[in-house]
Amino acid sequence: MIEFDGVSRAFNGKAAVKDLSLQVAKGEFCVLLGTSGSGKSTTLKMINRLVEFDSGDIRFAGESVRQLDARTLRRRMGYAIQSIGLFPHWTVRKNIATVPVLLGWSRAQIDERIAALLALLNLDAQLLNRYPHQLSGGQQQRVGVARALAADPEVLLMDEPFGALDPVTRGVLQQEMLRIHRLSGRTIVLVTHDIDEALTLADRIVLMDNGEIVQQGRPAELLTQPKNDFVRDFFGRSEMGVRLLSLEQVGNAVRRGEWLAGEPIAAALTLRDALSQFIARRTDKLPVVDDRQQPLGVLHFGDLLQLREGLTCAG
Ligand SMILES: Nc1ncnc2c1ncn2[C@@H]1O[C@H](COP(=O)(O)OP(=O)(O)OP(=O)(O)O)[C@@H](O)[C@H]1O
Repeated sequence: MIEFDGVSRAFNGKAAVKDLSLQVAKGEFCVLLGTSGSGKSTTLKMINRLVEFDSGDIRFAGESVRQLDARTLRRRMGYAIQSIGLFPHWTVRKNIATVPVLLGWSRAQIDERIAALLALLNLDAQLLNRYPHQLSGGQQQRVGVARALAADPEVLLMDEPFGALDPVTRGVLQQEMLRIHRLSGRTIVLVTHDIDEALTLADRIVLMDNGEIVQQGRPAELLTQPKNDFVRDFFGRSEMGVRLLSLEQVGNAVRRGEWLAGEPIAAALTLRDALSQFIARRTDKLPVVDDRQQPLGVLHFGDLLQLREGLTCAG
């Protein structure tokens, strides 16, 4: 869907991105991860030509982005950023409708789309006539994502979209992005420097340093088969076990057919969340329910340890 072929970009003679080659498949959730200044944002912005590249080529659906009109290109790609970039003097409705209006959609089409986006992002219809400053940070970010998704773009580009949020809201929005990705199968490229966010969201992580890709692969691959010390250090040796747990859902480790009294946990939680529950409740067994709140089985603390070893070995 998106192909970088030996792409470089320098600012004032200093390379920001060096000879970068990368392929993002259709429907993939690709996360660009790296330290500050490693070139992630520049890489992202070159896709929709907010930043032009000096050499190499970037192809979108087989066509060089340089051959495409920049405005047309941007309308085909949703873009959401940390500072949200909502127009302050426009209502939420008008902000979300920006691209559909530019594309000449009818009022009825726009209203229908807005209703669908409100449902998708858990936003209250009462917010539509408010202005951005009358929303909480989390609501603003949701509106930012709704606006990026409004015209049903082929690709969604996101630059630290949840950066400014508290951990709880951030976690909720991450889960919503996963749901949107599952439902829509849309291609997403997201920039973050947050390792846990990358592990939670990515089909594939592209780890960057100093304008170059150091390693790319599935989250478990980077954790269990780090290519060099940089990758190992980046993911942090000491927290590796816990990070591995964050890749697996409770539902995959539950012993079905067993049941237990007590407050159940959801099968969709990660094993890392379950670990917190084991510790908080000082127990070694937790009842688990499915997404319809029906009993699914029991999660055993000991199974977590075995699974962790399994994941490490499998890598
Ligand atoms: N418009 C610009 N003018 C000059 N230098 C720039 C510009 N944009 C980026 N750079 C430089 O290019 C390098 C890569 O920046 P980039 O923003 O792509 O990194 P990043 O990995 O996204 O970092 P961060 O996580 O801090 O946003 C940095 O050294 C940065 O200072």
